[in-house]
Amino acid sequence: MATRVTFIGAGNMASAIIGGMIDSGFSPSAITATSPSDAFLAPVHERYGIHTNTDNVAAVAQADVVVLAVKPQIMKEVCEGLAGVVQRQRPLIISVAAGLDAATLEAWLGGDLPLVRCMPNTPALVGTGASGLCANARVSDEQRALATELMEAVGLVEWVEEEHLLDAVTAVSGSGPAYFFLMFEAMEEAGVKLGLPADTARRLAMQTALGAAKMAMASDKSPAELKRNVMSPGGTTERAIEHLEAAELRRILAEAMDACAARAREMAAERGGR
Ligand SMILES: NC(=O)C1=CN([C@@H]2O[C@H](COP(=O)(O)OP(=O)(O)OC[C@H]3O[C@@H](n4cnc5c(N)ncnc54)[C@H](O)[C@@H]3O)[C@@H](O)[C@H]2O)C=CC1
Ligand SMILES: O=C(O)[C@@H]1CCC=N1
Repeated sequence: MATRVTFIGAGNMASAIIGGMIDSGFSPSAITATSPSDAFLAPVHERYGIHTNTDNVAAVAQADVVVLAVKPQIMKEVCEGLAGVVQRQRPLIISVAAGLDAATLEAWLGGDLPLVRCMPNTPALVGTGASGLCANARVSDEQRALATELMEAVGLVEWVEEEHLLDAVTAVSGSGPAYFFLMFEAMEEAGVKLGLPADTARRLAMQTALGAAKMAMASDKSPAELKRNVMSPGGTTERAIEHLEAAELRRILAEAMDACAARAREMAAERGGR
């Protein structure tokens, strides 16, 4: 029988994963999503043909995998409401919530459960996400493979063996899309100062980022070597890169990512973990 997957929450992240799963061949009839209000459920039901339910407990009663996809602020209440049914059913739990550690979630759910923590990112919405995953000791190899399959439906999956490394994943890819969006804003503004129409500068900046990422992924050369290939000696790129290095872009990025990881640790502490 097909693996039955229940999503607690039917918002952005749940919809992205559900859409990816269906595109990669999962049967909609094996997927259920929940939300307290039918208004949230109607769009996912209509779009994907999955089951929906306003009752979390009923939706989990037959599940092999439960994906926790509600906001971190309401996770405690949601998990405590599910503790009875998950202790009976013992599904694999996958949490995509930021800043909530595995032990805290497991305790809210009554303890002793296989649990995978996942840090996704919003490009999952367009099937090009990047997720970091970490399993607790109770997750079997089969369950690991299942978690990989689900998250690969919306992009790249990287496992880390120590949970604190998910803070580093947050700093690289969880929050990372925002760094590139900032670059797009800045490149557009600078392009306009150089005389380009804003939408032209924006399109050129975005296509350049897409091209650079595709090229780097397809190449066996390092980013440093690819960068050197663009920099003709005495040319234009060399001048721009000299400016970025002199302004210590590398140090600025390292400090920003340190601050990001530190905030992830603080959030976990605020919410009852670590
Ligand atoms: N790394 C990242 O960039 C991202 C991480 N996340 C994580 O994913 C999780 C979900 O975020 P979004 O999808 O953006 O939120 P969202 O607000 O779009 O969706 C939350 C869903 O939960 C439902 N909900 C509310 N109370 C509920 C309850 N008691 N029982 C069941 N469902 C309930 C809402 O109706 C809604 O469908 C969060 O924990 C967030 O930390 C989400 C987006 C990006
Ligand atoms: O900014 C945040 O807290 C969440 C976690 C990673 C991306 N968004």
